[in-house]
Amino acid sequence: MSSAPTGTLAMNNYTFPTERLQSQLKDPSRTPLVLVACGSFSPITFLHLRMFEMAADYARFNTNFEVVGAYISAVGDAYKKSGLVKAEHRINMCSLAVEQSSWISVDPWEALHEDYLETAKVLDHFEHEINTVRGPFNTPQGPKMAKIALLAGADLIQTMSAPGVWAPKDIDYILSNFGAFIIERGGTDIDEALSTLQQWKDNIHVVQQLVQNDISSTKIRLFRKRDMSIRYLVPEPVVKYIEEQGLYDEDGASSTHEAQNSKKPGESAGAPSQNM
Ligand SMILES: Nc1ncnc2c1ncn2[C@@H]1O[C@H](COP(=O)(O)OP(=O)(O)OP(=O)(O)O)[C@@H](O)[C@H]1O
Ligand SMILES: NC(=O)c1ccc[n+]([C@@H]2O[C@H](COP(=O)(O)O)[C@@H](O)[C@H]2O)c1
Repeated sequence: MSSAPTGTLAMNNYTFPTERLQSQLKDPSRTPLVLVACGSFSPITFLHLRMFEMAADYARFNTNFEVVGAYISAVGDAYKKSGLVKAEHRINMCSLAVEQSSWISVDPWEALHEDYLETAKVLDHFEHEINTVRGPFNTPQGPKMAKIALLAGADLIQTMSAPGVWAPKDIDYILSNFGAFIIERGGTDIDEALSTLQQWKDNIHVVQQLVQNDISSTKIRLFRKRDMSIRYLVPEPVVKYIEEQGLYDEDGASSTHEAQNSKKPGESAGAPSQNM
């Protein structure tokens, strides 16, 4: 039986997910904050999930924001990046990954578009759904609009200094109107990444990784290609989904191993078998 979430992904049956959005502020003196992580998620890893927890802790201890919800927005199929499996699979994997979370949602809106959508437009969509359609958060001091912020790794913010990747007007729009929570990432010099973004520094929050973790989707794809275990690097239901759908496994080698050695999905082919 497939572990894929049921339901067809299509714009005509799309509704913005609000079930995991907190209805009220716990501390009305704070400003509501919604974190939006944009990326490929091919596949989603434990590090992607940790990013939300790290940013929430950072916001609680270092800012006057209260996180009232968070979203994963995966790029659509028009984003031509190597290793990208179909948006439907990536959305299914993200949905399986957040099953145990009470506050992280997956919004398929961006991925449902045939054309590539710039991140500025994606953030506008969240702003509209949360602050216009849903409306402000009521507090004894009056209604408060939620702050929508981009949650990203240091490598993504670094691309903002690379010529030709982002339109300068989009950088200004995103960093002036939304802002960003940036998770440090090994291999990226954060000071260098931020050096050209100083005019928006008050709107950029840098979150330290206290436990260095450098899981990447690239490594997961590579492990799959080499028929190596990906277990405990991505959530178990995602491991199962990848196995069942034969994703990132060009020659189907690991599914064959699984059948021959009675391994559980995602386990190393070198691990001992129960029936041996
Ligand atoms: N190890 C990591 N540390 C900090 N941020 C990360 C890490 N892995 C991913 N991110 C961030 O997660 C977001 C979505 O990432 P993305 O889907 O591109 O994952 P990735 O692992 O970098 O992918 P790929 O390996 O395919 O390039 C991006 O903002 C990226 O910077
Ligand atoms: N011009 C833009 O809006 C722009 C440019 C580069 C990357 N991005 C976004 O950054 C994210 C990058 O993801 P990857 O690291 O997986 O390539 C994606 O969500 C992508 O849409 C946006």
